[in-house]
Amino acid sequence: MRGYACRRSPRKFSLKLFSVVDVKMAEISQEVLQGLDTVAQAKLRAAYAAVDNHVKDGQVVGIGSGSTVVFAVQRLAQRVRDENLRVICIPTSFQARQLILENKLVLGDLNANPVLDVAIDGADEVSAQLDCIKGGGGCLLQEKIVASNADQLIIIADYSKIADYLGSVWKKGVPLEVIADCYVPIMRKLEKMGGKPVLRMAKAKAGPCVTDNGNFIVDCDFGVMQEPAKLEQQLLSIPGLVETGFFLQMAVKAYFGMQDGSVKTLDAPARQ
Ligand SMILES: O=C(CO)[C@H](O)[C@H](O)COP(=O)(O)O
Repeated sequence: MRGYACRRSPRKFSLKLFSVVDVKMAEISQEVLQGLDTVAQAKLRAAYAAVDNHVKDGQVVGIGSGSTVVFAVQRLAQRVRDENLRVICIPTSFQARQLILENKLVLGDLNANPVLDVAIDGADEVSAQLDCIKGGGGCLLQEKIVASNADQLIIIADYSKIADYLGSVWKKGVPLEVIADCYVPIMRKLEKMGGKPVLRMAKAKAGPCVTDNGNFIVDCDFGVMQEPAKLEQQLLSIPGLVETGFFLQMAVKAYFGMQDGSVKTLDAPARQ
C-alpha cells in the first residue's frame, strides 16, 4: 500500500461540513421537475443554484460536461432570455459545444477569450477538502484546461458524489487520459505503482473509448486516497500520460443537490 492510500475505511462524508444554501425553490416549476427521478432533480437544483449565484452579465463562462451541466446550460439560457444577459460560453467538450449551440448561447474559445470569470462543471466525487475526481465522461483534459483559466471553478453535483476522501464513493478508478500508442506500457507502470488500470471501452462502438482529443482513457483504481497530490505528481511524471482526473485545490465552491430537495454548499478551505 502506497503513502497516498488509506488503510482504514473512512466515513463516506460528514454532513456537518456543509452549509445550507437558500435556493429560491419557487423559481423551479413542477413542469421543469416533472419526469425527473430524485437524483436528476438533485442535479437540476444544484445546477440552477450555481448559475443563479455565480453568473453575471458580461462574463465569460466555462461550460463543463456531463449530465448535471445540461441543467446548468438550460438555466443559463433561460436567464440570458429573461434578463438579456450577455455571456460568452467556453466549452469543455464536444458535448458542451453542442449544448451551447442548441441553447442558442454565444460560443467562444480559449484563444479568443483566454480569461474566464467562472467555470461551472460536474464531478464524479468531491472530498471534504473540495478536491474532485472528474473524467467519468472522458472530458477531463479540456475540463481542466478551461477550469485552470477561470477565476472560479464551481462544482455542481448530486448527493451521491460527496465523500470525505477521494476513492471512497467513486469506485471506477481515477480517469487518466493517455496517448493511444503507449497505453500498454503506461498500464504496466500504473500496476507497478499499486494501481489497477482498466482501458475504458466505448459503449456503442467496438473498441476503446476515444476522447475528444483522440486519446484513450485508462481508469485506475488506487483505493481510498488520503494524499492525492502526491499520487498525481507521480502519475504526471509518466511520459504519454497526458492528464489526470484529479482536480485538486481548483474548485472554490461546490453545490450539492440533496435527496430532500435542499441544496447544500461546500466552500474550499483556506489554501496557501
Ligand atoms: O467529469 C465529467 C466528464 O468528464 C463530469 O463532469 C462528471 O463525470 C460528472 O458527470 P455527471 O454530471 O453526469 O454526473
